This record gives sequence, C-alpha cells and structure tokens, in this order.
Amino acid sequence: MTQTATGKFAPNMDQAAHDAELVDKLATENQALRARMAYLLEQAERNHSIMTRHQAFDLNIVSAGNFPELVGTILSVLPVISELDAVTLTLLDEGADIRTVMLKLDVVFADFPDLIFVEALEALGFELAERTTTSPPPKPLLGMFDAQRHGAAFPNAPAGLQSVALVPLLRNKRIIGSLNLASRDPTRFTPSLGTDFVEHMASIVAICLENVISNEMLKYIGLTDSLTGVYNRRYIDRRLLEEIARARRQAYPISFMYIDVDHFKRVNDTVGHGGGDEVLREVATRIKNELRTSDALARFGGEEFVVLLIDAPLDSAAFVAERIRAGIANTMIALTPELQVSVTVSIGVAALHPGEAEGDPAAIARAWVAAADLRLYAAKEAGRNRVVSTAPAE
Ligand SMILES: Nc1nc2c(ncn2[C@@H]2O[C@H](COP(=O)(O)OP(=O)(O)OP(=O)(O)O)[C@@H](O)[C@H]2O)c(=O)[nH]1
Repeated sequence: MTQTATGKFAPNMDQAAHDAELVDKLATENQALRARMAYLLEQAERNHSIMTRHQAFDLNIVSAGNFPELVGTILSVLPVISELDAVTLTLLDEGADIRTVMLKLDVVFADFPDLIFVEALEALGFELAERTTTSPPPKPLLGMFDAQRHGAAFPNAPAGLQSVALVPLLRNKRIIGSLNLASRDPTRFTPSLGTDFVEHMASIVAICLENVISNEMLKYIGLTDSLTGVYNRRYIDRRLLEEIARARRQAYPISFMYIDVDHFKRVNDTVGHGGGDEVLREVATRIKNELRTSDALARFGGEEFVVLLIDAPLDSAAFVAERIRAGIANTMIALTPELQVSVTVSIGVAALHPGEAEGDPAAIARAWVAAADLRLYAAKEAGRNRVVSTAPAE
C-alpha cells in the first residue's frame, strides 16, 4: 500500500499483482498437496487391502491339512491376491522321496502343472558359488523375464511376461525350493526393488511346506511296510471298510487275495535273512506288476501279502491271482548274478459281489478275509504253488 495526495492509502498495483500471484501459487500448491494426499490415501488403502488379503492367504496356507491342499492354495490364490500373471513352485527333491511318498498317498501331480521338482540345488538358479556353512542364504533374484533363463521355472508361462522374482524357500538356512513370481508389468520386479515383502511371504510358504511334507511322510510311514514299500495291515484294514461301503453304493464286485510264500523258512535258511528280505521285496514287485493302479497291495507281516481288487468279480480276481502265481514261479529270483532262488506262492481268493455286502462293514470284512484265508489254507493243503478261489465245501 502507498499513501495518496488525500492522505488515504491505496493499494499499490505491483503489490496487488504479487499478492494475486501468491494466492494462485498457494492454490496450485494446495491442489497438488490434495492430489498427493488422495494418492497416498489410495495407496494406503490399496496396501491395507493387499495386507488383509495376504493375512487371509497366510491363514489359509497355515491351516492346509495336506500337500495337495497347500500347493493348490499357493498356486491358485497367490496370483490373484498379489495381482501376478504367473506363480509357480519349485521343490528340491533329491532322490525323489517327496514325489514317491505323495504318489503313494494318491496325490495326482497332473493337477499341479505349476509344481516343479528338481533333483539338484544348482537347478534352482540361485547364486550358490563358493557357499560355505556360514554364508548368508541366497537373496531373491529379481529382474527382466528371460525365456531361456526362466523357462524351467515357468513351464506354462503365459505370453507377455516381463519381470520375475525367484524367491528362495529357506528352512534353517537350508534351501528347500523356490517360489517363482512373474508379471507382465516390467516395473513389478526390478533388481533395485526391496525384497523384504517377498522374502517374508516365502518364509511362511517354506514353513508350511516343510510341516505338510513332514506330516505326509509320517502318514506314509504309518501306512506302509518299511521292508517292501507296499501298504501295511493298518492301511488295508481301513481301506477294506471304505471299499465295502463304496462297492455297496455303486454295486460293483470287489475281491480279496491272500498270498503266502511257500516254505519261506527254507528260503531264509538257504539264503540268509537278508536274502529272504530281498526275496520278499521282489515278490512284492512281481505282484504289483500284475495289478491295476486302483488295486491295493499290502504286506500283512512275515511272508504274507494281501491284495484288494476293485471292481473285480471272483473269476477275474482268480485270473489275476493265477498270473501272479505264474509270474513268481516261472522266473527265478536273482539275489546276485551267481545266486538265484526259486520261489512259489499259494493264493486264496474270495469275492464280495453286489448284494453280499449288506450289514456291518467290519463284520463283512472279517468274514470276507477269513474266507480268503481258508482258501489259502486249502491251496497249501493241496500242495502249494496254486490258486484256490472256491471254498472246499462250495
Ligand atoms: N527274511 C525275512 N523272513 C521273515 C520275515 N518275517 C517272517 N519271516 C520268516 O518267514 C518264515 C515263515 O515261516 P512259516 O510260517 O513256518 O511258513 P513257511 O516256511 O513259509 O511255510 P508255508 O507257509 O507252510 O509254506 C519264518 O522263518 C520267519 O522267520 C521278514 O521280514 N524277513
């Protein structure tokens, strides 16, 4: 403001312009701050929503009861909640133990095309050169997607992947696999990006995987015979009841075989207990060769095996039994190139046809198994190395 001739103060035009400019500037700044605030709010809301979804995911995988449930959740839920275009899981499985056990527990790997197994640590692609026991664990690998380098981690990669993160799955500094994330957004995973979030996610996935795999291994050990790898009596006892109920519902026949190695005491006496064990393993393999995947083979202890045949009437089961008998009797078992033993088996077969499975399943199972046992006894009595599929009085 400046003083006029009348002594009054009038606004100085320069000052007015300056003030107007300041107001404009402040208004623009204000607008920018509001926009920034709205953006930050939106980001905070988005992060909160991602965090909530991830917490739900964590709870989901922590409560997964078995291997298929866990892997299924990781592979189907993670891409959605993390807005990723591909998620795969690679597991280190030296000696194929995990695969063997899971197959035994009826896991269908075809259901999980994005579950990959590798036999060696190097196949995971992390920087492992010159590692010692005190080396820090490898860091996640983030960067541009390269079909040649990352093809193994993304066997079914959708078109247009641009960036990837291969995150090691670690348990007590041991690498058990890798969680592989990919996006069509080239800025999603860049080498300069912080990795805390993906590492945290991978650590939860790793704990869950280790727990579930250990549980499945225990389940497997509890249901299988350690000498031959076939099922044990506990498994068959449970399965018999399930199959009796299913056969009744679906009205199909099921059959049961009792298989006993003849004069096995003599085999042990001739080739020693270790040789006898080897014979039992080979007998189990030959029986298995004659069965369908839906059938179940178990060792009942000693030199006794049983087979549960699904959807098999008596005559078909007797036919399979005859093939098993011949497969064992006709080819000697080579324990070493110099030592071969001739082994035979006796088999009793009994069937349960639709209409015969009424009543208490446990009582039916007992009577059915006893019928097969009686026929086995008849086969032994009749001279061994034979199949009996009818009761002596029938
Ligand atoms: N090597 C080995 N032998 C076993 C095992 N379990 C039981 N046996 C032996 O299997 C033999 C079974 O003998 P027996 O029940 O008398 O029957 P068998 O000599 O097969 O005679 P039949 O059944 O009448 O033909 C015994 O010598 C047991 O010691 C095992 O896990 N490994």
